[in-house]
Amino acid sequence: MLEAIELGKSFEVPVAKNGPLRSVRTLFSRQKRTVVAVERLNFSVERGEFVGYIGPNGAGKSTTIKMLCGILHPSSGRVRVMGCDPQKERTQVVRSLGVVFGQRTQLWWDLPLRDSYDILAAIFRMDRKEKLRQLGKLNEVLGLSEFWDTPVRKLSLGQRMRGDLAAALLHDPELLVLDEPTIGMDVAAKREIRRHLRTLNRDFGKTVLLTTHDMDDIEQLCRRVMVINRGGLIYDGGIAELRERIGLPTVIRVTYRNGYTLPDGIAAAGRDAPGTAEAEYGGRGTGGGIAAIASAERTGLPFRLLEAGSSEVAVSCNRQETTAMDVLRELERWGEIGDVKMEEPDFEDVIHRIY
Ligand SMILES: Nc1ncnc2c1ncn2[C@@H]1O[C@H](COP(=O)(O)OP(=O)(O)OP(=O)(O)O)[C@@H](O)[C@H]1O
Repeated sequence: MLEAIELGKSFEVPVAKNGPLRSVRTLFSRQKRTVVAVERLNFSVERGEFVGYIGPNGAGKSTTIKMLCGILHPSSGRVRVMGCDPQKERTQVVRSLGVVFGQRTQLWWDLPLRDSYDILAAIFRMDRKEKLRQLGKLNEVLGLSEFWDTPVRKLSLGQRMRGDLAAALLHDPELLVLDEPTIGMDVAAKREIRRHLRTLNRDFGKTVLLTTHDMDDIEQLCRRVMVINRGGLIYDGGIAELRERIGLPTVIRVTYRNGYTLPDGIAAAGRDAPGTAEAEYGGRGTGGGIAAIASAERTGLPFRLLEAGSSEVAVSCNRQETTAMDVLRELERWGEIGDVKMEEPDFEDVIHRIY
Protein backbone atom coordinates (compact mmCIF):
# COMPACT_ATOMS: atom_id res chain seq x y z
CA MET A 1 0.00 0.00 0.00
CA LEU A 2 2.81 2.33 0.96
CA GLU A 3 6.40 1.55 0.16
CA ALA A 4 9.81 3.20 0.43
CA ILE A 5 12.65 1.47 -1.37
CA GLU A 6 16.19 2.68 -0.74
CA LEU A 7 14.63 6.11 -0.47
CA GLY A 8 16.95 9.10 -0.13
CA LYS A 9 16.67 12.88 -0.17
CA SER A 10 19.46 15.45 0.07
CA PHE A 11 19.27 19.22 -0.07
CA GLU A 12 21.91 21.61 -1.37
CA VAL A 13 22.08 24.56 1.00
CA PRO A 14 24.29 27.69 0.85
CA VAL A 15 27.26 27.69 3.22
CA ALA A 16 26.64 30.19 6.03
CA LYS A 17 28.74 33.37 5.87
CA ASN A 18 29.98 35.47 8.77
CA GLY A 19 30.32 39.20 9.19
CA PRO A 20 28.06 42.10 8.21
CA LEU A 21 24.93 41.37 6.12
CA ARG A 22 25.44 37.76 7.02
CA SER A 23 22.01 36.47 5.95
CA VAL A 24 22.01 38.26 2.59
CA ARG A 25 25.54 37.05 1.80
CA THR A 26 24.57 33.49 2.81
CA LEU A 27 21.52 33.62 0.57
CA PHE A 28 23.61 34.55 -2.48
CA SER A 29 26.58 32.35 -1.58
CA ARG A 30 27.84 30.14 -4.43
CA GLN A 31 29.35 27.76 -1.95
CA LYS A 32 26.96 24.91 -1.20
CA ARG A 33 26.90 22.01 1.21
CA THR A 34 24.76 18.89 1.12
CA VAL A 35 22.27 18.13 3.87
CA VAL A 36 21.22 14.49 3.87
CA ALA A 37 17.64 14.44 5.16
CA VAL A 38 16.74 10.82 4.37
CA GLU A 39 19.08 8.00 3.40
CA ARG A 40 18.42 4.46 2.16
CA LEU A 41 15.06 4.20 3.80
CA ASN A 42 13.13 0.94 3.37
CA PHE A 43 9.67 0.18 4.72
CA SER A 44 6.26 -0.94 3.65
CA VAL A 45 2.87 -0.34 5.22
CA GLU A 46 0.05 -2.79 4.56
CA ARG A 47 -3.67 -2.13 4.18
CA GLY A 48 -5.45 -1.53 7.52
CA GLU A 49 -2.31 -0.85 9.56
CA PHE A 50 -1.94 2.05 12.00
CA VAL A 51 1.76 2.86 12.01
CA GLY A 52 3.61 5.46 14.07
CA TYR A 53 6.51 7.23 12.38
CA ILE A 54 8.62 8.95 14.99
CA GLY A 55 12.05 10.46 15.48
CA PRO A 56 13.79 13.48 17.01
CA ASN A 57 13.67 16.95 15.43
CA GLY A 58 15.36 16.99 12.05
CA ALA A 59 15.32 13.17 11.72
CA GLY A 60 13.67 13.23 8.28
CA LYS A 61 9.98 12.53 9.01
CA SER A 62 8.45 15.50 7.19
CA THR A 63 10.80 14.99 4.26
CA THR A 64 9.58 11.39 3.96
CA ILE A 65 5.94 12.47 4.11
CA LYS A 66 6.51 15.16 1.49
CA MET A 67 8.00 12.51 -0.82
CA LEU A 68 5.00 10.23 -0.21
CA CYS A 69 2.67 13.06 -1.20
CA GLY A 70 4.72 14.00 -4.25
CA ILE A 71 5.62 17.45 -2.87
CA LEU A 72 9.32 16.51 -2.94
CA HIS A 73 11.12 14.35 -5.47
CA PRO A 74 13.49 11.68 -4.06
CA SER A 75 17.22 12.13 -4.75
CA SER A 76 17.59 8.34 -4.80
CA GLY A 77 15.43 5.24 -4.49
CA ARG A 78 11.68 5.35 -4.90
CA VAL A 79 8.41 5.61 -3.11
CA ARG A 80 5.11 3.94 -4.07
CA VAL A 81 1.60 4.77 -2.92
CA MET A 82 -0.84 1.97 -3.88
CA GLY A 83 1.76 0.95 -6.44
CA CYS A 84 1.91 4.44 -8.01
CA ASP A 85 4.75 6.91 -8.27
CA PRO A 86 3.60 10.14 -6.54
CA GLN A 87 5.52 12.27 -9.05
CA LYS A 88 4.50 10.56 -12.28
CA GLU A 89 1.02 9.39 -11.34
CA ARG A 90 0.03 12.32 -9.21
CA THR A 91 -3.72 12.13 -9.86
CA GLN A 92 -4.04 8.49 -8.76
CA VAL A 93 -1.91 9.14 -5.68
CA VAL A 94 -3.92 12.20 -4.67
CA ARG A 95 -7.13 10.13 -4.97
CA SER A 96 -5.85 7.41 -2.65
CA LEU A 97 -4.16 9.67 -0.11
CA GLY A 98 -5.50 12.10 2.52
CA VAL A 99 -2.96 14.25 4.34
CA VAL A 100 -3.29 16.36 7.48
CA PHE A 101 -0.59 18.70 8.74
CA GLY A 102 -1.39 19.66 12.33
CA GLN A 103 0.49 22.95 12.05
CA ARG A 104 -1.38 24.06 8.93
CA THR A 105 -4.93 23.80 7.76
CA GLN A 106 -6.28 23.09 4.31
CA LEU A 107 -9.56 24.77 5.26
CA TRP A 108 -10.51 28.28 4.13
CA TRP A 109 -9.92 30.44 7.17
CA ASP A 110 -12.69 33.04 6.79
CA LEU A 111 -15.40 30.80 5.34
CA PRO A 112 -17.89 28.66 7.27
CA LEU A 113 -16.50 25.14 7.55
CA ARG A 114 -19.08 23.65 5.16
CA ASP A 115 -17.93 25.97 2.34
CA SER A 116 -14.46 24.39 2.43
CA TYR A 117 -16.06 21.02 1.67
CA ASP A 118 -17.93 22.53 -1.29
CA ILE A 119 -14.64 23.81 -2.71
CA LEU A 120 -12.81 20.54 -2.06
CA ALA A 121 -15.65 18.51 -3.56
CA ALA A 122 -15.42 20.65 -6.70
CA ILE A 123 -11.63 20.11 -6.84
CA PHE A 124 -12.18 16.35 -6.62
CA ARG A 125 -15.06 16.57 -9.13
CA MET A 126 -17.50 14.98 -6.70
CA ASP A 127 -21.17 15.45 -7.52
CA ARG A 128 -23.55 16.84 -4.89
CA LYS A 129 -25.00 13.44 -3.99
CA GLU A 130 -21.58 11.89 -3.49
CA LYS A 131 -20.41 14.87 -1.42
CA LEU A 132 -23.46 14.74 0.86
CA ARG A 133 -23.16 10.98 1.32
CA GLN A 134 -19.48 11.24 2.25
CA LEU A 135 -20.06 14.24 4.56
CA GLY A 136 -22.91 12.37 6.25
CA LYS A 137 -20.58 9.44 6.98
CA LEU A 138 -17.81 11.71 8.27
CA ASN A 139 -20.28 13.69 10.38
CA GLU A 140 -21.27 10.49 12.16
CA VAL A 141 -17.68 9.93 13.27
CA LEU A 142 -16.39 13.45 13.70
CA GLY A 143 -19.55 15.30 14.82
CA LEU A 144 -19.10 18.20 12.40
CA SER A 145 -22.69 19.43 12.21
CA GLU A 146 -22.49 21.25 15.54
CA PHE A 147 -20.04 23.76 14.06
CA TRP A 148 -20.07 23.53 10.27
CA ASP A 149 -21.71 26.92 9.87
CA THR A 150 -18.92 28.53 11.93
CA PRO A 151 -16.02 30.28 10.16
CA VAL A 152 -12.89 28.16 10.46
CA ARG A 153 -10.96 30.92 12.27
CA LYS A 154 -13.47 30.73 15.14
CA LEU A 155 -13.13 26.97 15.70
CA SER A 156 -11.23 25.53 18.64
CA LEU A 157 -8.07 23.58 17.82
CA GLY A 158 -9.86 20.26 18.37
CA GLN A 159 -12.83 21.28 16.20
CA ARG A 160 -10.51 22.54 13.48
CA MET A 161 -8.64 19.23 13.48
CA ARG A 162 -11.94 17.36 13.14
CA GLY A 163 -12.72 19.65 10.21
CA ASP A 164 -9.28 19.01 8.70
CA LEU A 165 -9.66 15.23 9.06
CA ALA A 166 -12.98 15.43 7.22
CA ALA A 167 -11.36 17.55 4.51
CA ALA A 168 -8.59 14.97 4.05
CA LEU A 169 -11.15 12.15 3.88
CA LEU A 170 -13.84 13.84 1.80
CA HIS A 171 -12.75 12.05 -1.38
CA ASP A 172 -12.67 8.75 0.57
CA PRO A 173 -8.97 7.87 0.25
CA GLU A 174 -7.76 4.56 1.66
CA LEU A 175 -4.65 6.01 3.18
CA LEU A 176 -4.42 8.77 5.77
CA VAL A 177 -1.10 10.46 6.53
CA LEU A 178 -1.04 12.60 9.66
CA ASP A 179 1.73 14.98 10.69
CA GLU A 180 1.34 16.07 14.35
CA PRO A 181 -2.48 15.92 14.44
CA THR A 182 -2.73 16.63 18.19
CA ILE A 183 -0.14 19.40 18.43
CA GLY A 184 -1.06 22.15 20.90
CA MET A 185 -4.26 20.45 22.07
CA ASP A 186 -5.39 20.04 25.67
CA VAL A 187 -5.82 16.58 27.15
CA ALA A 188 -9.56 16.35 26.43
CA ALA A 189 -9.22 17.43 22.79
CA LYS A 190 -6.32 14.99 22.26
CA ARG A 191 -8.38 12.18 23.70
CA GLU A 192 -11.25 13.01 21.37
CA ILE A 193 -9.04 13.16 18.27
CA ARG A 194 -7.45 9.84 19.20
CA ARG A 195 -10.91 8.29 19.57
CA HIS A 196 -11.85 9.51 16.08
CA LEU A 197 -8.60 8.23 14.58
CA ARG A 198 -9.17 4.82 16.15
CA THR A 199 -12.67 4.69 14.65
CA LEU A 200 -11.42 5.73 11.22
CA ASN A 201 -8.86 2.93 11.28
CA ARG A 202 -10.93 0.20 12.89
CA ASP A 203 -14.42 0.82 11.53
CA PHE A 204 -13.72 2.68 8.29
CA GLY A 205 -10.69 0.60 7.34
CA LYS A 206 -8.38 3.57 6.77
CA THR A 207 -4.68 2.80 6.73
CA VAL A 208 -2.91 5.40 8.87
CA LEU A 209 0.66 6.67 9.02
CA LEU A 210 1.06 8.95 12.02
CA THR A 211 3.96 11.28 12.72
CA THR A 212 4.02 12.86 16.16
CA HIS A 213 6.22 13.87 19.06
CA ASP A 214 3.47 12.86 21.47
CA MET A 215 4.36 9.38 22.69
CA ASP A 216 0.88 8.95 24.19
CA ASP A 217 -0.52 9.25 20.64
CA ILE A 218 1.79 6.45 19.56
CA GLU A 219 1.21 4.23 22.54
CA GLN A 220 -2.55 4.57 22.46
CA LEU A 221 -3.06 4.30 18.71
CA CYS A 222 -0.33 2.36 16.97
CA ARG A 223 0.40 -1.32 16.92
CA ARG A 224 3.61 -0.75 15.03
CA VAL A 225 6.18 2.02 15.24
CA MET A 226 8.97 3.02 12.86
CA VAL A 227 11.74 5.08 14.43
CA ILE A 228 13.88 7.27 12.21
CA ASN A 229 17.08 9.01 13.29
CA ARG A 230 19.50 10.98 11.11
CA GLY A 231 17.60 9.96 7.99
CA GLY A 232 17.62 6.19 8.55
CA LEU A 233 15.27 3.71 10.23
CA ILE A 234 16.62 2.43 13.52
CA TYR A 235 13.57 0.42 14.57
CA ASP A 236 10.53 -1.02 12.85
CA GLY A 237 8.27 -3.27 14.88
CA GLY A 238 5.78 -3.61 17.71
CA ILE A 239 5.63 -1.28 20.70
CA ALA A 240 5.76 -4.12 23.25
CA GLU A 241 8.85 -5.56 21.50
CA LEU A 242 10.50 -2.14 21.58
CA ARG A 243 9.91 -1.89 25.32
CA GLU A 244 11.38 -5.35 25.77
CA ARG A 245 14.34 -4.65 23.55
CA ILE A 246 15.26 -1.47 25.42
CA GLY A 247 14.87 -3.44 28.65
CA LEU A 248 13.89 -0.72 31.10
CA PRO A 249 12.70 -2.27 34.35
CA THR A 250 9.07 -2.98 35.12
CA VAL A 251 8.02 -2.16 38.68
CA ILE A 252 5.68 -4.61 40.42
CA ARG A 253 3.92 -3.45 43.61
CA VAL A 254 2.33 -6.00 45.84
CA THR A 255 0.10 -5.33 48.85
CA TYR A 256 -0.06 -8.12 51.43
CA ARG A 257 -3.23 -8.80 53.38
CA ASN A 258 -1.62 -9.58 56.75
CA GLY A 259 1.95 -8.32 56.44
CA TYR A 260 4.81 -10.36 55.03
CA THR A 261 8.13 -11.87 55.95
CA LEU A 262 11.24 -11.06 53.98
CA PRO A 263 13.34 -14.15 53.23
CA ASP A 264 16.61 -14.28 55.17
CA GLY A 265 18.76 -13.76 52.06
CA ILE A 266 16.97 -10.56 51.12
CA ALA A 267 16.92 -9.22 54.66
CA ALA A 268 20.67 -9.71 54.90
CA ALA A 269 21.33 -8.16 51.51
CA GLY A 270 19.18 -5.19 52.47
CA ARG A 271 20.88 -4.75 55.81
CA ASP A 272 24.24 -4.29 54.09
CA ALA A 273 22.93 -2.02 51.39
CA PRO A 274 24.44 1.48 51.28
CA GLY A 275 22.34 4.20 52.87
CA THR A 276 19.94 1.83 54.59
CA ALA A 277 21.99 0.87 57.61
CA GLU A 278 19.34 2.00 60.05
CA ALA A 279 16.52 0.13 58.40
CA GLU A 280 15.07 -2.85 60.16
CA TYR A 281 14.48 -6.07 58.30
CA GLY A 282 13.60 -9.62 58.84
CA GLY A 283 10.41 -9.16 60.83
CA ARG A 284 6.82 -9.24 59.68
CA GLY A 285 5.81 -6.14 57.71
CA THR A 286 8.75 -4.07 58.78
CA GLY A 287 7.26 -0.70 57.82
CA GLY A 288 8.90 2.61 57.15
CA GLY A 289 9.09 2.74 53.32
CA ILE A 290 12.68 1.68 52.78
CA ALA A 291 14.13 2.54 49.39
CA ALA A 292 16.38 0.52 47.05
CA ILE A 293 17.41 -2.05 49.51
CA ALA A 294 18.46 -5.20 47.77
CA SER A 295 19.70 -5.78 44.27
CA ALA A 296 19.07 -8.93 42.25
CA GLU A 297 22.76 -9.89 42.25
CA ARG A 298 22.96 -9.73 46.03
CA THR A 299 19.86 -11.83 46.69
CA GLY A 300 20.07 -14.31 43.84
CA LEU A 301 16.43 -13.50 42.98
CA PRO A 302 15.42 -12.34 39.50
CA PHE A 303 14.38 -8.90 40.72
CA ARG A 304 15.52 -5.93 42.74
CA LEU A 305 13.74 -4.99 45.95
CA LEU A 306 12.93 -1.28 45.80
CA GLU A 307 10.69 -0.61 48.76
CA ALA A 308 9.43 -2.55 51.75
CA GLY A 309 6.59 -0.81 53.57
CA SER A 310 4.34 -2.07 56.35
CA SER A 311 2.17 -4.08 53.99
CA GLU A 312 3.47 -3.13 50.54
CA VAL A 313 6.54 -4.30 48.66
CA ALA A 314 7.85 -2.86 45.38
CA VAL A 315 10.31 -4.74 43.20
CA SER A 316 11.72 -4.05 39.76
CA CYS A 317 12.55 -6.66 37.17
CA ASN A 318 13.90 -6.81 33.67
CA ARG A 319 11.26 -8.46 31.47
CA GLN A 320 13.99 -9.70 29.10
CA GLU A 321 15.33 -11.84 31.93
CA THR A 322 12.27 -12.86 33.88
CA THR A 323 8.49 -12.97 33.62
CA ALA A 324 6.05 -11.17 35.92
CA MET A 325 4.61 -14.57 36.85
CA ASP A 326 7.98 -15.78 38.13
CA VAL A 327 8.32 -12.63 40.23
CA LEU A 328 4.82 -13.04 41.66
CA ARG A 329 5.42 -16.70 42.44
CA GLU A 330 8.38 -15.65 44.59
CA LEU A 331 6.52 -12.76 46.24
CA GLU A 332 3.64 -15.11 47.12
CA ARG A 333 5.98 -17.03 49.38
CA TRP A 334 6.45 -13.94 51.56
CA GLY A 335 2.78 -13.62 52.54
CA GLU A 336 -0.80 -13.58 51.28
CA ILE A 337 -1.07 -11.17 48.35
CA GLY A 338 -4.12 -8.91 48.34
CA ASP A 339 -3.40 -6.67 45.37
CA VAL A 340 -0.87 -6.34 42.54
CA LYS A 341 0.03 -3.29 40.44
CA MET A 342 2.39 -3.31 37.46
CA GLU A 343 4.12 -0.14 36.32
CA GLU A 344 5.53 -0.50 32.81
CA PRO A 345 8.41 1.82 31.93
CA ASP A 346 7.18 5.14 30.58
CA PHE A 347 7.13 4.88 26.77
CA GLU A 348 8.74 8.32 26.55
CA ASP A 349 11.74 6.98 28.54
CA VAL A 350 11.95 3.98 26.20
CA ILE A 351 12.03 6.26 23.17
CA HIS A 352 14.52 8.60 24.81
CA ARG A 353 16.91 5.62 25.13
CA ILE A 354 16.66 4.76 21.45
CA TYR A 355 17.12 8.32 20.02
N1 LIG B 1 13.88 22.41 2.10
C1 LIG B 1 14.95 22.09 2.80
N2 LIG B 1 16.14 22.64 2.51
C2 LIG B 1 17.25 22.29 3.22
N3 LIG B 1 17.26 21.41 4.23
C3 LIG B 1 16.09 20.84 4.57
C4 LIG B 1 14.88 21.15 3.87
N4 LIG B 1 13.88 20.41 4.42
C5 LIG B 1 14.45 19.69 5.41
N5 LIG B 1 15.76 19.95 5.51
C6 LIG B 1 16.71 19.34 6.44
O1 LIG B 1 16.55 17.94 6.40
C7 LIG B 1 16.64 17.36 7.69
C8 LIG B 1 15.35 16.61 8.00
O2 LIG B 1 14.30 17.56 8.16
P1 LIG B 1 12.78 17.13 8.38
O3 LIG B 1 11.96 18.38 8.38
O4 LIG B 1 12.39 16.06 7.45
O5 LIG B 1 12.85 16.54 9.87
P2 LIG B 1 11.67 16.12 10.86
O6 LIG B 1 12.01 14.76 11.35
O7 LIG B 1 10.36 16.29 10.18
O8 LIG B 1 11.85 17.17 12.04
P3 LIG B 1 10.74 17.84 13.02
O9 LIG B 1 10.36 16.78 14.00
O10 LIG B 1 11.52 18.93 13.66
O11 LIG B 1 9.60 18.31 12.17
C9 LIG B 1 16.93 18.51 8.64
O12 LIG B 1 18.31 18.59 8.81
C10 LIG B 1 16.42 19.72 7.88
O13 LIG B 1 17.15 20.89 8.24
